[in-house]
Amino acid sequence: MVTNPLDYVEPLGKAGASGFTFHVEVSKENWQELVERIRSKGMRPGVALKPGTPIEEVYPLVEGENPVEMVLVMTVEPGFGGQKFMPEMMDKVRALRKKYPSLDIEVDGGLGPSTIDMAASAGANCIVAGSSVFGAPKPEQVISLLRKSVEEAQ
Ligand SMILES: O=C(CO)[C@H](O)[C@H](O)COP(=O)(O)O
Repeated sequence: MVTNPLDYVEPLGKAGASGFTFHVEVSKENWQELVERIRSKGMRPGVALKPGTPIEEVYPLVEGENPVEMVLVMTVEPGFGGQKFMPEMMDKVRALRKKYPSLDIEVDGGLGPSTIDMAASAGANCIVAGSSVFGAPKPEQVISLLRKSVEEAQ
């Protein structure tokens, strides 16, 4: 999470990023400008929200004239890997999936073989996984398992 996402649009675009996700908590005043700038650099805009932020705060960004294309529901407090998945965040995922059937919904934090089914069945279709993949003896097996769970839940 950064507090000044606008400053990173140009450098990330230049570096070849295909997507740019900013936090709603720091973008209440300028999200329209951010989304425009992100698109103008050829990137896909997304919005993230912290565990304590109500899901309703992202609705205007999904329903706006120039909307974000992905919502990232943080399932840990942003900051570092290896934290415990917060299952109560699945209410947010379910609410989003019900309201926006074709939206990309990402989850980040504590995702792995023991938590993926909760996230996938709630409606998440983009998964960020750190420790469970990089700490596995065979990372490719964990990736396949995560992918299978999401595909089967679609
Ligand atoms: O930066 C992060 C959170 O801010 C990590 O990307 C995230 O937590 C994924 O790591 P892990 O799968 O180990 O939870």
